[in-house]
Amino acid sequence: MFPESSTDYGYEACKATADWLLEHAPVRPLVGIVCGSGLGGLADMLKDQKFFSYSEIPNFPKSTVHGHAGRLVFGNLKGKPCVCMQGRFHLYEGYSIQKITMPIRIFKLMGVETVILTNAAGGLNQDYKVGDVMIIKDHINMPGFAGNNPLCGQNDDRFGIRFPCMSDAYDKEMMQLAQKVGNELGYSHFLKEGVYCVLGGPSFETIAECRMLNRLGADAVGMSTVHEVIVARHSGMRVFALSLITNKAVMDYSSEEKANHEEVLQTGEQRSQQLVKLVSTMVSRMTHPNDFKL
Ligand SMILES: O=P(O)(O)O[C@H]1O[C@H](CO)[C@@H](O)[C@H]1O
Ligand SMILES: Nc1nc2[nH]cnc2c(=O)[nH]1
Repeated sequence: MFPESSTDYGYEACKATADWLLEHAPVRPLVGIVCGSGLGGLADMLKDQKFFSYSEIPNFPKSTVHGHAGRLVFGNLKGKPCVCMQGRFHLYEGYSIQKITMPIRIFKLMGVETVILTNAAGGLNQDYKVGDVMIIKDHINMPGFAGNNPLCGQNDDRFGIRFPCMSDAYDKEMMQLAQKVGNELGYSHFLKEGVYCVLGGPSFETIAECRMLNRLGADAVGMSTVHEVIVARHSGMRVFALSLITNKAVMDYSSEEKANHEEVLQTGEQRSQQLVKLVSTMVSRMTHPNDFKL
């Protein structure tokens, strides 16, 4: 839970991987995108692609989850150099929390300034429908309550400070931009804004757990993203995150519904094109990290 500094995922390992990638990649990325379950199609929006299987990248973990292809894709999106993780790592795959967030530090060392994270999540908010897209405005870090935070262990000042602020984790201008672009594209009816809660997984939640999380203020629940957000903010990157509501969390003892990964992947496929449009339009409007064409 509280690791000693490890050479497996520390600064030198991240730097070696970043240098290796920059040597082989066609672009030096400014934007880093992480694809959630069933959302790997987002990587297809990159032009002039070059991809690397995770298995060929030094020090990189391997993807083990269906719906996460396990490729790092480089390319241009509306003229902006990007890198896209087609598949992420989760705590329940058995990696340490430092290992699963290592790619975010590699993003930073490659020059990424803005991270766009996506995930599939269960809808706890009773007003949410399957297929809704939730702009994440805040999070609840359940593993963090139990001491499992990616920043546990010795702090490396080359990445960031010991006690980073998280009340400003999700960039407000990016959220505004998402709302504006969503309106223009006619997506307002399925675009929401809410709080994402991360759990360790891999089992889905019980009815009592869903009810509890909802009362605690969570609108959606999943098993990822928050650890990546913490690491990205620690090293000063701008963060924007989206949850696709792939299923409704079961909150009622009379319900026959059962959460399952197949439904998660299916919903991802159905909304994929609209998410591509939303994210690519947003990226095209990001003129500079702190300078938007709203
Ligand atoms: O968060 P992403 O990677 O989108 O995946 C979500 O979907 C899987 C469950 O179906 C879990 O891994 C959950 O976290
Ligand atoms: N924990 C959790 N993760 C998900 N990912 C997609 N749907 C769900 C869900 O209902 N619960």
